[in-house]
Amino acid sequence: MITLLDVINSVNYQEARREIEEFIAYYIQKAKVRGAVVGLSGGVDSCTTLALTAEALGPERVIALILPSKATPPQDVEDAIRVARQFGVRYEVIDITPILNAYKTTMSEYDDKDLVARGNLTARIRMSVLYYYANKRNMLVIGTGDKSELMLGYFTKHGDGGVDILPIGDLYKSQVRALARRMGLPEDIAGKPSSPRLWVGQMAESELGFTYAEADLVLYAWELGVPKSKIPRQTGVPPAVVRKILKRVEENAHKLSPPPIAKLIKSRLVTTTRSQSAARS
Ligand SMILES: Nc1ncnc2c1ncn2[C@@H]1O[C@H](COP(=O)(O)OP(=O)(O)OC[C@H]2O[C@@H]([n+]3cccc(C(=O)O)c3)[C@H](O)[C@@H]2O)[C@@H](O)[C@H]1O
Ligand SMILES: Nc1ncnc2c1ncn2[C@@H]1O[C@H](COP(=O)(O)OP(=O)(O)OP(=O)(O)O)[C@@H](O)[C@H]1O
Ligand SMILES: [Mg+2]
Repeated sequence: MITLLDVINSVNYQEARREIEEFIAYYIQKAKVRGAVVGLSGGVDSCTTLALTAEALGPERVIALILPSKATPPQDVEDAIRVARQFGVRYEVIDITPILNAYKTTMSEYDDKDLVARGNLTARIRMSVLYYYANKRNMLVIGTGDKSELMLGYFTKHGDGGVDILPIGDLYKSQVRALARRMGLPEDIAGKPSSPRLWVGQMAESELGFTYAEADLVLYAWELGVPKSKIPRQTGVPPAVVRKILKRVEENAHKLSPPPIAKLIKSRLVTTTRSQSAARS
């Protein structure tokens, strides 16, 4: 039987912190940029990522952008500011409502009732703002996606998924919470129920239709190589929920790959050595 405690205890957090910070420092140096931009929501993922980035680079090389919309609870903005201050990182609060309104008044198809389409637009506006700052200041955009969200495809393609590096992308949500606690993040943030806040009242677990505890157990068992049919008995997660989780993983795999390129094979009249090897790969 695999328990959530097994998932949490499968990582040495002191080592993970060191490894992730080395990863961040390495990619910043490799890209020859001055520092890092982090979108800071006040949720556990972005707060933990900000803390790791500040420790890796020094807080003076990091900027946190707090980008509330009408769907953002004021408490989240306060939480984000508290964490930016705790780690000594400069921050800016930019209300993105006027940007969203510009789309609303410009696009004939705009529909306030389509919550997912509007929510994804919100996430993509944030991505554009983060990249503007990254361009302007010669910095990288640091992604905040955790392993559970990435595997489930529970993010907006080219929105919060549009980033340069993913420091916590190999830690399940329950493991991110454990790391957050060890890094001294306030408990109300480390334990804050997950929400994309793309519309008022949106909560991750109710939208997904299962809990992160269930997702982490199933994904961990799957990663260990437990056959699909044995995952329910090994984890205690009902078979219908296991199927739902693994279906999401399969259906959203496209979000983690670069767009497929139509490689011309039959219609190519001149074949070069380089195009031959590209076609094989
Ligand atoms: N097989 C395929 N191959 C290549 N591309 C494919 C595809 N199927 C769909 N697509 C494309 O992908 C699009 C759908 O993907 P996408 O635009 O992401 O949209 P979608 O997956 O429908 O929605 C995003 C979901 O992530 C959640 N989210 C978003 C942002 C943050 C967080 C969070 O946890 O904070 C969560 C949000 O609540 C929502 O449930 C389609 O419109 C299509 O363009
Ligand atoms: N109001 C916001 N201001 C700045 N960035 C935001 C805001 N809302 C979302 N983001 C960015 O989008 C990312 C995805 O949101 P998501 O909700 O998955 O992460 P989180 O809030 O940090 O943690 P959790 O998933 O537990 O809610 C955030 O980590 C952050 O980088
Ligand atoms: Mg959130």
